[in-house]
Amino acid sequence: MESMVSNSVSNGVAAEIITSDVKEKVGLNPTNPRNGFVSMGGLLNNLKPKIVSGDFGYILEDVPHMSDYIHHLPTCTNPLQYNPAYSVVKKYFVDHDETVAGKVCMRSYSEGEPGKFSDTNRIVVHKNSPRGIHFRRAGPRERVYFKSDEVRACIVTCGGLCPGLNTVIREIVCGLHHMYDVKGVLGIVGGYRGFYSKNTISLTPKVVNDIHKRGGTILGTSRGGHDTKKIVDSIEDRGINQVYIIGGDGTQKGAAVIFEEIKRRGLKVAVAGIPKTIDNDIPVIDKSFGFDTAVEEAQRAINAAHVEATSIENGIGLVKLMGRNSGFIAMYATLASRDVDCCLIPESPFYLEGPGGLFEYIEKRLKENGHMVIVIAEGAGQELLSERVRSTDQQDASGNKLLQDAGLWISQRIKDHFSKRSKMAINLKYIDLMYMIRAVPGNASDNVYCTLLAQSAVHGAMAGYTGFTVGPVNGRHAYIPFNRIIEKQHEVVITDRMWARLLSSTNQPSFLSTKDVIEASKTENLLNC
Ligand SMILES: Nc1ncnc2c1ncn2[C@@H]1O[C@H](COP(=O)(O)OP(=O)(O)O)[C@@H](O)[C@H]1O
Ligand SMILES: O=P(O)(O)OC[C@H]1O[C@](O)(COP(=O)(O)O)[C@@H](O)[C@@H]1O
Ligand SMILES: [Mg+2]
Repeated sequence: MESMVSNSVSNGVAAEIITSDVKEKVGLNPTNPRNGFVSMGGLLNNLKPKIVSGDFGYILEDVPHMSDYIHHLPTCTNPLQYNPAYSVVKKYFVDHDETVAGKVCMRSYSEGEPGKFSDTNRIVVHKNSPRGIHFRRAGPRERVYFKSDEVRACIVTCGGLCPGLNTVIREIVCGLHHMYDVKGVLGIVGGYRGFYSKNTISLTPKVVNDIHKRGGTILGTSRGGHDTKKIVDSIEDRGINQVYIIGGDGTQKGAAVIFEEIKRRGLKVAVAGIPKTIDNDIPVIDKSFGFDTAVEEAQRAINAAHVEATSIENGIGLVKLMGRNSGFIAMYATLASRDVDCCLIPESPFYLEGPGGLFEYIEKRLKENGHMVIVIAEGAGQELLSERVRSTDQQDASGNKLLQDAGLWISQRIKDHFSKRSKMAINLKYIDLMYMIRAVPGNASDNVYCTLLAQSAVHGAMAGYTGFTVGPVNGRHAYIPFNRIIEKQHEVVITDRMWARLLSSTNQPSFLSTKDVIEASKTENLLNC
């Protein structure tokens, strides 16, 4: 590899000091005052998004770069240039000005009313729509900020299990090894607390060769135990300079504070987040890995519930699926199955008794069809449950609210209703699928997706980017600043077309009054961006 050349802004994004030279590199006209770099401090605690604005309402929400806080960092040619597999690819390296159009709302820095959300910059645009929010395109850069033998990387997995975790671990290790000739990769055991309380394991392509065929994570995981100071001390003590953090919304919040502390200490350490959530509750990205596998796995239980229900008079098959705050698994599993008569999710309030309620619908469906299948997400109906069962407000070690068992509760309520208040004898079979769908290995499409995520993370860290999460936005992989990922959860919008498709496929009542519909529409922009 050639000798390192000193280059403080060659990444094409800027340090805190932003020059017109840099503006040219991101494709902006520096003479136009509207193209100024806008400082947007204070959006999420002290995470300061790097915002670049351009013509026609173009906004780049950029990710930090190590050269933002360490000046005169040397760079060298990307070794992929000499890799026979990649060197034949036409235009393999990503240019400085390549960005990916987001599907997120513009906020206070929009040209419209300050502080207002606007949904004008989705991927489906009107003729005069502003160009809207963009993210830096993921992929290999011509110059890298680490020499191969200098890299000491670590990987950690945190939060709940998710199909594909082992694939991401495998592909980070193999990507570093095969694309960048990096040999030093450590696995941190047992989540965040593993940085300071457990041993590490050395990860080589041989060690990780078969792990994508197994469910879970070979590194183990945990909730709670995030101690920023201890974690960054451990990173410093072990001489780690690339940190790959795989986890959900909680984990990415933890990664954001680790990045802030690393930056405060002025360390040459890249922090890359890989979003993991079986619930698909992370915003901005198209979907999270493991979600497809979970939906596919849910089909087996829904089929079983359907067979049970159709084999007996007035049979009801009830399936509980994961989905703490977001009902995507339940919604997609229902849409895929076509055997489901009612899908209950946290985002769509429902009620049991009286006209338009669930009991009335069950009775009607059984009279029409002789059987029915109900899918319920674990977070559905929690407000109804807490009216009956005293809410304990208990939390898990990460601070997530512990939920009451909605599946057990609703099966009991249905049984009680039909035995006491209705003359109809029912046969209800309850299948709790919660943990079954997340302990499996990733399916084929998730495995390919995990590979792209891992490789994007590796390319980003090698190119000196830091404080970012990778993920597909409108089909193209991008580097997304942490603040965007952690500011809110992605939820099903019940006034969107997808939920309408579900309602029309199940024929279930919407359980919404006109007032509810108006309220839901009002919050649609906030939820869907
Ligand atoms: N606000 C936060 N700041 C720092 N660390 C956090 C924060 N929220 C969660 N974490 C840490 O992230 C890890 C995983 O979080 P958790 O919510 O359990 O799962 P997930 O990342 O899948 O959402 C835990 O170790 C937890 O301590
Ligand atoms: O019992 P555990 O391990 O805390 O996990 C239960 C939770 O994990 C999840 O599957 C995923 O949550 P996270 O993505 O936050 O880890 C939730 O749907 C569920 O409530
Ligand atoms: Mg979470």
